[in-house]
Amino acid sequence: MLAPHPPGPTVHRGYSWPGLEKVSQDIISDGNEAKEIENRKISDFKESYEIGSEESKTQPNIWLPENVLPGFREFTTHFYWSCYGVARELLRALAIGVGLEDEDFFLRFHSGINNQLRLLHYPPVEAEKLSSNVVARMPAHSDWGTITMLFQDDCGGLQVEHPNEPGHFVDATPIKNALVMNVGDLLMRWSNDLLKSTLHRVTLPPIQEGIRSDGKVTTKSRYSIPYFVSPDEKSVIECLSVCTDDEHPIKYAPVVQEEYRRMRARGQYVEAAGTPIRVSSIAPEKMAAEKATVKATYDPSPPGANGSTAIPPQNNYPQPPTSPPANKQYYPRPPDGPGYASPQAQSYPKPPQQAYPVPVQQQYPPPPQQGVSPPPNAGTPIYPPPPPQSAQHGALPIRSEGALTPPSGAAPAYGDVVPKPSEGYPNEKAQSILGTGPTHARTTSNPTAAPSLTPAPVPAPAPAPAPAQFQGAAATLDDVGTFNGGSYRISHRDCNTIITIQLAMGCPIGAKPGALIAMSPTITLKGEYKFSMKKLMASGGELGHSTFIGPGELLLAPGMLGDMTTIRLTGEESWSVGKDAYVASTQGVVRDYKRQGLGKAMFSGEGLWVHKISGVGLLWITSFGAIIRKDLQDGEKYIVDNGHLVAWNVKYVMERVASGGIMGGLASGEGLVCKFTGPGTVFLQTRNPRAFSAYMTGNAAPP
Ligand SMILES: O=C(O)CCC(=O)C(=O)O
Ligand SMILES: [Fe+2]
Repeated sequence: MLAPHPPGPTVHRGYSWPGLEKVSQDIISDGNEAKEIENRKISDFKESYEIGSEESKTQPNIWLPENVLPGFREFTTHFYWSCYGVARELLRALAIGVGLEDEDFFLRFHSGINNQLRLLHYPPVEAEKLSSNVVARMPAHSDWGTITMLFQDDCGGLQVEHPNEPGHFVDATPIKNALVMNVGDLLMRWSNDLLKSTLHRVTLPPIQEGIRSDGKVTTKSRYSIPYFVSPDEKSVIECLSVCTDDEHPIKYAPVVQEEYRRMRARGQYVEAAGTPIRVSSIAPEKMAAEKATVKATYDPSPPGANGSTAIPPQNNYPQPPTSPPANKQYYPRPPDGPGYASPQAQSYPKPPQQAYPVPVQQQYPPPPQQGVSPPPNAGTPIYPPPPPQSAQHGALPIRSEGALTPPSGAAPAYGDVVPKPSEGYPNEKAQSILGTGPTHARTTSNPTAAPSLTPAPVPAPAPAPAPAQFQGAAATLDDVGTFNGGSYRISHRDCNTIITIQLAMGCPIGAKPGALIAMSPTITLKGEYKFSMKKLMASGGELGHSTFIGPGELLLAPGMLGDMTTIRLTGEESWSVGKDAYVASTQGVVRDYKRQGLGKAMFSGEGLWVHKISGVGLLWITSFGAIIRKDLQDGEKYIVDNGHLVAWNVKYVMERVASGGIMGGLASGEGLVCKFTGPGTVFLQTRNPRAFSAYMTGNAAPP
């Protein structure tokens, strides 16, 4: 009761006490009070706790206080994504099964964010009451998503309707270590009834145990855990072309997931095409919840709720908490690796706010290592696993767990460290999360780099910039971090930078084609080549995109001699990333290719091509030379030559500088500068590729 289900049908999260939900398959028309009262007499004798993804914006999770059930939140979140890993395999198999050539077809609609985990308990109940319908466990219904993966204990009682004999139910006898997969309504609609959504119910188990003292038979508790797999909210579900022909006309009009869900909740839906939805596919739990709200019949009152049944529970229970930040989720440990040269780091304070303790290594089996191990067993938690224990590129010293651990909810590379300016640069930010003084030489990318503990010098007019004026200028320490479904390490940051990524089963990484150095054989490579002739020509053929899908290890490197850094996107901001700077990104990061013009005077060949990057996740960018970061205060101005731009999230205008410089020529973007106005951040590179190219050309041996 510390995490109660909120009133109303819109949110399916938190704890529902016995009697809160009344599942019914009936559609009751307005005014048929008698039928409604009749239906309400049979209460569902079950309790449940519902969990969605931490990323769900529409349905925030409702958690118990951590100290009440320590580890529950972390475990269930992990379990949620483990289930998603299995769901992806099933969705792939289903795509092949229905005859789609594109086995990833369904995956594109299922980011996993819109799934739901339900922990169900049906308390012991008198067998007689169940068989005589005085109480029900769960009446017949179909599920409304794509598929449901159901884990059940050995109690029994789950039944499915015989596909060819309506009204005849057969036992879905529990099988140890097996899950039951239901087809939901949306897969039925996609497949045009090739796969039918199964009508199912929970009734009296075939075997009873326990005779009470009064001689009555009491059936034991049933525990089950359905994991409902649903398309993302905006997905349009329409009949697959492989599932319709002259003999199989399209049966269902296209429908948007979130609308379908709402219509199901109302339970009175008539499709646009004029076909009434079939009764058996009305989501009874949603419908019952809706009815309950409308009629204020959330009863009985929850146990322990001050005993007052007069006040509708809507007034009694707190609103759900607001959604926790999207990046607060399970984080596996980053890969071990070389580059931990700094012994001072041992004594460095642990990053603050470990709201999500990183799981200890022993809790989860390691993913495949160096391409020789097979993928994790089906029985192991697979999404996301921790990286391997051993160092990957040699037996260099490994630092303590604390030092390796990135701060919760933030990549070490960005957002967690604010540069401290030296004196004489008045507009820069003057804040440090560590409060260790104004000139600590931290890298942008490693929270464990050694700070200088020197006290603040007395400000003096126009002094020389301090060494730490730019973050990242000395970024030779590894950048390590985690994301949902994997972890990464950027190492060899001496211009030979590589990124090593450990991917969990089913977790995808998008990368620039050509960035691959090596990978485990368990990784699948999908070349997605979104073809657009116009964009392709204008961008010099730079639109290809590779997708690598775990499990396994992936080594990527930029094409140039330079460094790499990580940008963590929260969904709030949008970054511009120079044409050659994009290396890779996690799922959820959106990449678009745009030309930045010279004001309105944009003409062919002029301007600067950039990737517009938004969404949620990690983005890895590269530089030519070292990568340095400049943070701009509100209103602060800064001018950067286009050839040294890597990425920025700052307002800017582009201007031409007087021609005739040494770099005169026709290359795109040449002779342009960007005038930035803060607030925001600009990443710069210490070398200009065009200048380097000109230098190389000038020094090339004559043919
Ligand atoms: O308890 C069960 O096995 C059935 C659960 C179910 O069908 C549902 O929650 O939709
Ligand atoms: Fe169900």
